[in-house]
Amino acid sequence: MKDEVTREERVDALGGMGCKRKRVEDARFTQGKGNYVDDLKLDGMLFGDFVRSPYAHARVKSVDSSAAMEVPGVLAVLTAADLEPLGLHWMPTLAGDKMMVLADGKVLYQGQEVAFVVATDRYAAADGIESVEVEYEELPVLVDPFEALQSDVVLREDLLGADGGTPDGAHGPRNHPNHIFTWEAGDKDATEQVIGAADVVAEEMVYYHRTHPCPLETCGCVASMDKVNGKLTLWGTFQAPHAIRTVVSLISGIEEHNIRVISPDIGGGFGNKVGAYPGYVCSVVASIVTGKPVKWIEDRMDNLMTTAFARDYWMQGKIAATKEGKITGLWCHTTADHGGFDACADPTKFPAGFMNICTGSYDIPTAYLAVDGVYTNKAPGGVAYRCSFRVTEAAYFIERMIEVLAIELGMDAAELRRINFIKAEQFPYQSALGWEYDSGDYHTAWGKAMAAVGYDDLRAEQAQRVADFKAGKTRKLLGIGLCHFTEIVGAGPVKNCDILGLGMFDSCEIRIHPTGSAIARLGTISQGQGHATTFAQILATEIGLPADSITIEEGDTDTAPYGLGTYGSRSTPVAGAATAMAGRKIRAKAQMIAAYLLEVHDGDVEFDVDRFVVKGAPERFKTMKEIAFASYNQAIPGLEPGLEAVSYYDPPNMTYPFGAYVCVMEIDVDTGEHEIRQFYALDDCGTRINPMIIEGQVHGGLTEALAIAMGQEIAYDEMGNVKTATLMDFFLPTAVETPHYTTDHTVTPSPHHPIGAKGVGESPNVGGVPAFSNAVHDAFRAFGLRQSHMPHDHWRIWKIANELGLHG
Ligand code: PCD
Ligand SMILES: [Cu+]
Repeated sequence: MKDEVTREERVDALGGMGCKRKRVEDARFTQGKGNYVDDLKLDGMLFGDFVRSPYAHARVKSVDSSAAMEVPGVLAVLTAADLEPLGLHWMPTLAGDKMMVLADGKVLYQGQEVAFVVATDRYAAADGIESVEVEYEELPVLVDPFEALQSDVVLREDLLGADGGTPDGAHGPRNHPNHIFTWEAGDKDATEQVIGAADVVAEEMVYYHRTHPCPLETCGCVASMDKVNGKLTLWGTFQAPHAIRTVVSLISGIEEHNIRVISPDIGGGFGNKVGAYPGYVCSVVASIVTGKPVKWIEDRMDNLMTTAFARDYWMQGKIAATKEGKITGLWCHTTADHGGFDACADPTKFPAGFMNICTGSYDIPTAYLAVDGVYTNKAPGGVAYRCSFRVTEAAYFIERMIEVLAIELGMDAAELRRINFIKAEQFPYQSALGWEYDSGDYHTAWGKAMAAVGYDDLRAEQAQRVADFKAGKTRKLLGIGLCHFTEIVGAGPVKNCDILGLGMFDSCEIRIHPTGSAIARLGTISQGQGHATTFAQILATEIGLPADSITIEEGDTDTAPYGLGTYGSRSTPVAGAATAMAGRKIRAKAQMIAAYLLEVHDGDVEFDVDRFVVKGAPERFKTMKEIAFASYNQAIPGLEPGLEAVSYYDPPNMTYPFGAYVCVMEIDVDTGEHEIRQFYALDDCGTRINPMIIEGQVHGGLTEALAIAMGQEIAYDEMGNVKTATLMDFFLPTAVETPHYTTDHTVTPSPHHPIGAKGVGESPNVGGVPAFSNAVHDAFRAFGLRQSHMPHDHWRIWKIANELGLHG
């Protein structure tokens, strides 16, 4: 038996950063031991459910609940009239608008909440819903945002001025009753001048359709008002539990210390669970009214029809370049369809999110962006859905514009990208639309991707395929979908990012126990990302205790430090940084304890993996475990007992992960079917905490990108009926449709993040959608296709082929 383990073995024993540590949460998830909100069963718990509007736009003339109250098991029916005296019939949205909790005189979208039926169980509630009689008077429906801006049908009468005019909204002047805001970035005049004088200009309308995050677990909550102690406990599927507590306190008047919000295990969030829904408010009121805990859990149709959608951006673009292909200017006007209420989840100062990252990975000297938000008769929302704050929209826009410009120039699209990339030596890079990119090395990533897929050979094969097709030898085309994206994640610096006035910092609090194990609590909340695994790895490396002896806890506002939650891939950039910083505070105190125990000066010991060693005398050391114990059992002059630290971290900048993706797709011209032959994804998220979790994140994000690009859509008919409200119609890929992904990486650390890490969870969706869509477009490039709208389902692909005259 050897008496000394090697340094390498000590590093391995920690399970710290960079290792493929197995996900500690999976033991319970794979054995049915997860604890989701619907698993919660409390004594006397009631169930609440909604009467929903069948119409997309109608006046609500009356709501009669008398028959419903006769239904066995039904205990209460709440309407707007009941909530009005409490001031709870409307609630603020995260975007500075307000929305109805229950229909107040009218409804603005199909499925809107009209009344809340509270009963002994879900079945009785359903019977009660059937018996509520609502009298509607149908109104003209607006589903097209361009038409909405012309129409004299007023959707939001509550926002009309006394004179019938349109007073300013939360984001400035409005020029039409159905107009929400205009948001601009960049230099309009300079951009128009550049475009006017350019050798080549490509112009296109790029539409990113309406879709929905559709997490496996729908939204829900349990509200329990303890009237004796005046305490309200709210369990729910919240991606931002602290923010929810503050909002509930502000709108209900219950003091914040009397509210406890708990996010238990969450079955996927993807942006869907960031905002506040009428179900939360109604459950709280119902619990106060009945004195019983009240549960509300959506079914799949409720979730798809009424909770936060994503995208629905019409992006009109112009891109200018020299004959040689050097891009000189970019112009974009976006019409953003927000539905009946502006309930987007974006930082307050960014009503169109970070859409102004739409210059992408390219060094574009002049640019201009304007976004018009519009009300229509569709569900509210506008959440990220795996793309922090409109970044997928921006990336899709620029990556389509590049392809269209390549067609205009008669150039290879990979080469066009390469000659326009921001160069490694230009970082930190100031973009024309206002961002400072922290770090990047696009040429290296791109070169690696091109080599890995054998780009030149692919193009040669494609040319041969086109020749064969024209010669009648094949009916299949080959598409090579390229994408180089730049993400912007980690909102964000408090100076420019807040939600409802709450600065977007995040936090971590660590307690080391006497035996050298620990608990760390964070302001974020995992919904499947594996935070319990990865945050322990950051700490293991920072404080030298094994990851296996560190518990990570999130989601309980009574115990966790305040934080803004998990979305926008902000946990690693913000809470991950707080974790490292709190760890360093622990280490600083541990150093003083070690020095005392070793009877040397503080400066004479140094940290080494899991211990402090006397400099130059490696045999004299104290392990972190010994130090932890000493902090509790020795009186150390000048130091408080115990070993704890907390950090609230306000990042100096966001982080800018990036990636190079290539999708090789075979397309059957006669059936419109596609087959993904190869998908190569290179991601650079700076320092990698857990390569296995990153790979899982990339697989998941790419599969959601496949879904969106190739079939997923929230579609409406002209009456405002949702045509895709079930999983029969709303495409969710299974193992059958999901291709094999090849993942790869480069590492360009963030210069301002304490451990150099950037976010990654959203990247594969941001970069994946353009890669899939570009592959479809590229397959038909030789036959004259410029632009066609997603989702590229079989029927739409067949139609492209048909319109190009390829069916003979
Ligand atoms: N460098 C690095 C980065 C990262 N990482 C890892 O990875 C993950 C992720 O991260 P991030 O990126 O930071 O993120 P977060 O914040 O955490 O999360 C969030 C995201 O996440 C994603 N992913 C996921 N997964 C799952 N499973 N589930 C879910 O739900 C989800 N979601 C999605 C989304 S959509 Mo939004 O909300 O739309 O805004 S945003 C989002 C974690 O675990 C971490 O730790 C690592 O490792 N490294
Ligand atoms: Cu987004």
